[in-house]
Amino acid sequence: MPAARLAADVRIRDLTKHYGRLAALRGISFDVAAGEIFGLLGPNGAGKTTTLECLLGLRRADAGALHVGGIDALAQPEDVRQIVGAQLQAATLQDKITPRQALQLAASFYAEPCPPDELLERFGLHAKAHAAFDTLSGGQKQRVLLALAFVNRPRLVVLDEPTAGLDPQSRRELHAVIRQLRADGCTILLSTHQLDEAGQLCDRIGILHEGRLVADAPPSQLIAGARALPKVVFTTAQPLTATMVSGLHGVASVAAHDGGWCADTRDVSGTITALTRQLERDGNPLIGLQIQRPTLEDVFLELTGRAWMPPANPLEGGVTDERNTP
Ligand SMILES: Nc1ncnc2c1ncn2[C@@H]1O[C@H](COP(=O)(O)OP(=O)(O)OP(=O)(O)O)[C@@H](O)[C@H]1O
Repeated sequence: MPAARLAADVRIRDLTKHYGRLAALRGISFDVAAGEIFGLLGPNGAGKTTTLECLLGLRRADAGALHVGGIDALAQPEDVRQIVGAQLQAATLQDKITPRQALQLAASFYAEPCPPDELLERFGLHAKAHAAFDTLSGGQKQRVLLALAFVNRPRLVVLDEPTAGLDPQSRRELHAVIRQLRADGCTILLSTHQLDEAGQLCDRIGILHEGRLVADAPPSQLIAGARALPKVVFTTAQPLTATMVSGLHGVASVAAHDGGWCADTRDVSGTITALTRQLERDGNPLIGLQIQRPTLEDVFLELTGRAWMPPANPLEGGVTDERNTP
């Protein structure tokens, strides 16, 4: 691979977008640092795809500012396209085209493309270089689409739900590829519905909710800021009463759980110490013990006040599709 171009940063300010009367983006602002994997997270209809498509110049924003590597993406979309690669939702290729043919075709559009052989190697597709697209597995198809996003040696890659529909093994493989791309000096901006994926893969997460950015921080910081308490989940040889469990040091609330108890606690080690002492005194052996820390799911529920929801009727308000031609 020739020397990578410098990773590009992204700066988004007060981005607003309506579809008719529907406000899809209500003034969102965030930065993606050069060389970072940034994940946009949110339920259906939150505005993830709209954000990415505005950035790529596929949709016209109503207001706001967008810069990629210092280039004004609203004023100079053509210049931004030169340094950005993208894999959009539900992208696909002709059934009979092979990975090599698809990469050669894409390369013909650029002055200094990445050679197809290098991309086949990098994305683990050499063995399938001459196979028809419709004979590839889901994970292999995703890798071809990802490879296509790298033909123009991008400084930023935009991926809309890159692992949607993949099995866990293919998802893990794709995560490894994306991490390698970051190591090679590329900025990655992706959207996902998967909380676990966002937590494992992303350096920073932005949570979108009804067109607003309600959080923007590294996953560990989001989790550390969760209001939800850690849980001590345990089972014992002889049953315990709710009153006894509630009385343990640090316990804020209890619930029956799988033949045992789940205790929300303000002091995990204090609760466990008190529990084990009590059980020793009673001659009641502990059978199972688990500590559950707050998760991104807790954070999401706290920030949005609701669980993942399907999108509201997108056509409410007589909206129209005004997508620009790419
Ligand atoms: N072309 C369009 N015409 C009208 N409304 C649209 C159009 N595209 C998106 N919307 C609406 O704008 C809102 C934001 O949609 P968007 O696709 O950006 O959300 P998303 O977070 O990517 O959702 P998903 O996770 O389901 O892909 C939704 O209410 C959606 O129904």
